[in-house]
Amino acid sequence: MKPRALILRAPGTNCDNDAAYAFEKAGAASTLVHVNRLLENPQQAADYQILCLPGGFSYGDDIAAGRILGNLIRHHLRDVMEEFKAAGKLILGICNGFQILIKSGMLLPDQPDAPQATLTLNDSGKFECRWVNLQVASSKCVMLAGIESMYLPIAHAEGKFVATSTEILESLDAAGQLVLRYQQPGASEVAYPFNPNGAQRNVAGICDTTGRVFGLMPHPERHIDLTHHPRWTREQHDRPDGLAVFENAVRYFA
Ligand SMILES: NC(=O)CC[C@H](N)C(=O)O
Repeated sequence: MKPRALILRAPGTNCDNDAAYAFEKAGAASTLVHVNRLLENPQQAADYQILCLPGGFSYGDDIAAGRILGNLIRHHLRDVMEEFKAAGKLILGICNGFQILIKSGMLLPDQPDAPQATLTLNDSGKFECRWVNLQVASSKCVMLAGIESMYLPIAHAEGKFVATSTEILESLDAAGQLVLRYQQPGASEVAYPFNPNGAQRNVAGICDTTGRVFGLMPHPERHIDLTHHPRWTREQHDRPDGLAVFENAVRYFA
């Protein structure tokens, strides 16, 4: 049976159909669910194996990107989300979804007095929109299994990963949770614009301690066909890089 993916939408989400299509292409059955419907009946989450928080501008990025939906989840859907995780299922947050996962505390549980990390305004002070090179830095995340590098587009204004303290950054790194990093081809340091936002340790995506909850700033759902590659007519590529992320999620339930 196909794994079922719940694609959660909210006012301002704009990558929900793309994420649903990517999961379908990878072999899952996708359903778009508005957050208000989930609030009415949180137990419907039990019918799914994959939860995806897609990209966009939920609640207009008011206060900060992902803050309002993050708080909504933190205060009204936390139990259902924790049950989802505890049942061995997968959660994927893409771009705004990553911001929501971080701000809800679902990806990194809060320290007693502060969150462990945040995603904040790009160092450039502007919306960054380009393709980036990415490197998988550890084998911790099930959705990155077998992937070494990827070429994916980014499109965000608040993608700078910052840990609350150096100790937290060190321990997340040591645990292999800083799993996806921006890369600059042929260089050991990753300067702007290759690191598009100034993220600490060039972090583009992280996973939780189980490796089953994954958030990333780049958009894998925007590179699921060879013709999505900006140079597809001039270069030879065998696979659309982003599709592997969704295929890994589907294969996890095979
Ligand atoms: N593409 C996105 O999901 C954008 C996320 C968020 N609105 C930002 O600009 O940072």
